[in-house]
Amino acid sequence: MKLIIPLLLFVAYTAYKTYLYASKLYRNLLDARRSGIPYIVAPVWPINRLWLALEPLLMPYLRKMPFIRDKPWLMVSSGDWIWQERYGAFEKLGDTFMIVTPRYNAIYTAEAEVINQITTRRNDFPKPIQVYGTLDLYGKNVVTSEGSEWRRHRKITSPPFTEKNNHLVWNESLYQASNMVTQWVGKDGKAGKTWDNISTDAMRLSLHVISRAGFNVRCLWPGVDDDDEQALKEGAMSTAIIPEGHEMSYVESMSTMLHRIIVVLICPDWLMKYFPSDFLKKARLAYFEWGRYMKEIYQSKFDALKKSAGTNADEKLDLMGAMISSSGLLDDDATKAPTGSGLSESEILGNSFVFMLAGHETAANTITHALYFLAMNPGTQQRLQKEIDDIFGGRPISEWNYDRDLNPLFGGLAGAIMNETLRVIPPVVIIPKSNFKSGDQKLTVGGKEVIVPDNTYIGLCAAGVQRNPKYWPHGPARSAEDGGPMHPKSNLDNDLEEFKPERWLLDPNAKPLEETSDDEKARKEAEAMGVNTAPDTANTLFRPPKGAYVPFSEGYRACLGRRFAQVEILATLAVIFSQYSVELGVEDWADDEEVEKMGEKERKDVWLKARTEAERKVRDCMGTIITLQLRKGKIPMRFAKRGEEKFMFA
Ligand code: HEM
Repeated sequence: MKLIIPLLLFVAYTAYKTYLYASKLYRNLLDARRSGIPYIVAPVWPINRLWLALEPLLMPYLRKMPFIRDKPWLMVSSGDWIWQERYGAFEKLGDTFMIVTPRYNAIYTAEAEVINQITTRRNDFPKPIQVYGTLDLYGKNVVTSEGSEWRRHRKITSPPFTEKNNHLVWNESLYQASNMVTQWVGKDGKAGKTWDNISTDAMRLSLHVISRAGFNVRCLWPGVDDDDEQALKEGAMSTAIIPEGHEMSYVESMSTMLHRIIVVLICPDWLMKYFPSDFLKKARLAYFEWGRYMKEIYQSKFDALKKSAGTNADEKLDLMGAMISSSGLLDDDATKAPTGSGLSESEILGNSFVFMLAGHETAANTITHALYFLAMNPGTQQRLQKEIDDIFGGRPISEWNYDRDLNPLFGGLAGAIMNETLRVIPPVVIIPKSNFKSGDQKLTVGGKEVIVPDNTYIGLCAAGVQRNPKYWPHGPARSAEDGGPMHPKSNLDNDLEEFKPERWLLDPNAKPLEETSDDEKARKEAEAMGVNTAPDTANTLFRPPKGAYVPFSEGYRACLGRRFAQVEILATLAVIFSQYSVELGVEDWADDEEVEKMGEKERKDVWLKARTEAERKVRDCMGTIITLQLRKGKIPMRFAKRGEEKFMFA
């Protein structure tokens, strides 16, 4: 008898939940039917937190179960489906399709024309900012806002990304990349050691660059220049030094906080404070410490600018200084609250934080991925080195010059390598949009007018559209003798899964493309809102149709740091390849002594084994936690002085 009441309550609750589930699914199904967009039905919302947690455990079993394993919904229900399936999912379900679920309906698209419409209709297709809510850690910012609030942030956060700031990015990237190379090859430059953590070093480089260009704080490289007394006197930060009033060094607080960011975002403060875990405690300390450093930097910039009545040009060169100077806070009657069009102190700190977050992993991963690809493609690497020799003519790095040297890099093979790396592995594989709160929207899909029903989530699939053969020059897939297709299901009849920077190179005799603008009024309106409307790629390279190449997104909410990142990536590649080559580590198959004794054929065989393994890892072991990168295993790499390579096959 005692059990009957709880049992009845349980049954009633389950029945109620089942009713909610079924009725929502049914309503969403009706919406999908009237939309005119091809759809499939899925029993779960793929971004549901519980599902995301359980999916890695359940998926291997579901994929073996008869009646389930072949269902299309299963293919698109894993957290990383777009990366696992690539363009294969769209070949099966269409370039634009909808998933009907018991929570939202979701449209996924790999169709350039659709992406272009959505990114240019900001009010109709806003960013679902609830996805980013937790990024307000240090203050409201441009990433987590929408509507008029976003416009206010964008107007102040966009102007700091000036050409002057890009000069700073260039110079700091050259400096930091030289230190990174010294760490790899030793101070004597002999090289020869194999590294399996180059991504950690690229992250450090990227953090150091953003620290300098963002806040004018130079960071020193452990074991390379962190004993440079002059730099330390001038205020540079070293991991070894913890300034008075702090419990952690500046660099360590920045990198620990960013690398444990998921924990910091998800865990409530009390849990991090009291749970007996050093990992959580350190994450919490890093979070507070970085906040303290940022406040100190803010205050010193603010005081310097106030003293000079905003005229101190040096203080305005970095991103934070430029934001302070146009925030309105320097006005005599300003308070700490945002005035009409300005930003408050906490908003400046919030934006400084998202610059770091948005800019460090994305750029670092692109550098790492480019190095993987170049190690797998020694012929392309040799052509890049030749191009670098032509551009810099043997000048020492201290004489490299942004105004003279960047454009030839951007418009040549180096630019093509960067673009192709971002085409094959876009750090942000799905760019989220929605029509939450903006009502039903008309859209042209596949040349036909359809309706996007109110409250639909939309995923712009960079990793899909950037492999869609409709938009990209392509050739046949790699032959079986050379290793066969890169992916078992996607683009089996062409080479779009392969890294081929040459697809970007136009006939050298062709006239450069004209800079075009579809709609002058729309361009002006966008620019007034701080949107960089310049194309993503140089006019000497292939120009994909609008919406087909979106590693930095497009339209109103496109990446603010695009040029920043491009400058950093190109400068870093130029430094590395001006003197060194990068090769795959082959230690799993042969040690140095054995390789030394090998003839050409044997070396090629061992290298091919390393290449197959590296390709497998890029294909199967990458995953997204904020951005896409290698999550399982390592790709060992070694650096060799140019001319002393072991595996430099054409
Ligand atoms: C290769 C490097 C980079 C890639 C691939 C990249 C990609 C992107 C993408 C796809 C978006 C749109 C995200 C969305 O709508 O959900 C975005 C936005 C943004 N990015 Fe980047 N990014 C890179 C580097 C940087 C850097 C270096 C910075 C700053 C220093 C930066 C700052 C931002 C900001 C502030 C936004 C938000 C813009 C807005 O919402 O108005 N990014 N980025």
